[in-house]
Amino acid sequence: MNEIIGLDIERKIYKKRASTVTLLQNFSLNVQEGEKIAIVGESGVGKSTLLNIIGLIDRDYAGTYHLFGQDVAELSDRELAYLRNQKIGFVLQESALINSLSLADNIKLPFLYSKDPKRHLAERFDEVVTTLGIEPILSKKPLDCSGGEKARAVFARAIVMSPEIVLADEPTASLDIDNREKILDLIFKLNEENGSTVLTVTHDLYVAQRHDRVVTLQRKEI
Ligand SMILES: Nc1ncnc2c1ncn2[C@@H]1O[C@H](COP(=O)(O)OP(=O)(O)OP(=O)(O)O)[C@@H](O)[C@H]1O
Repeated sequence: MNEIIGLDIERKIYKKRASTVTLLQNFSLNVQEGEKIAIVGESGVGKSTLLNIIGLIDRDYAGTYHLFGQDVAELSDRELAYLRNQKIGFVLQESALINSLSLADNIKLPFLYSKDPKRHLAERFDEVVTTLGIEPILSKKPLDCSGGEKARAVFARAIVMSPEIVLADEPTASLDIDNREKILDLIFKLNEENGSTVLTVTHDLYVAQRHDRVVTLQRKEI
């Protein structure tokens, strides 16, 4: 198996007016292709921050990061955008859906950057919406949807490109048991069939236990 993520963070600092928050001190994470990893730890310890760093959203930290064998610090903005759009599926707690677009058009947004044949994209779209059972709500706009409906659309958009890495931040938090199972099944199906690497931030022990490895973030004294 290949190493897909090689991360060595010395520290991540947030400065806010007079206060400073230091997170992820001397934190290392190495992930092999196809691994399923749950990230747990108390609230505020830096789990979402870690996911943002892995997902190339946050690049303001001290340390080194190799993704797909490439040193992230050496990648151009264009290369970073390509990786974010085509290789990484991000399921964020508050991923913004565009309110003026239907759920269907929101889910199809990643297609704008894709060179894959249209027929292939249409098949992926059908498969994802069928598995999630969201065909009946595809024409709705986000403002007319419940939290659970929006969560499923956000999830569908994140995985519609069959990303090589799925980064999920509390993907099941706002869902009932039935929908939680649907989302977990889809994540793990991507892992099995596509070999996608999965990193899931969760407070849910049941969800964490369904991964290969659980990484616990701990606060370090400064
Ligand atoms: N943009 C920011 N500016 C300043 N401080 C921030 C910012 N983002 C996060 N923080 C702070 O960094 C700390 C870690 O936040 P983070 O969201 O990564 O934690 P978490 O472990 O995911 O928490 P939770 O489990 O509650 O979601 C918190 O104290 C938070 O207030």
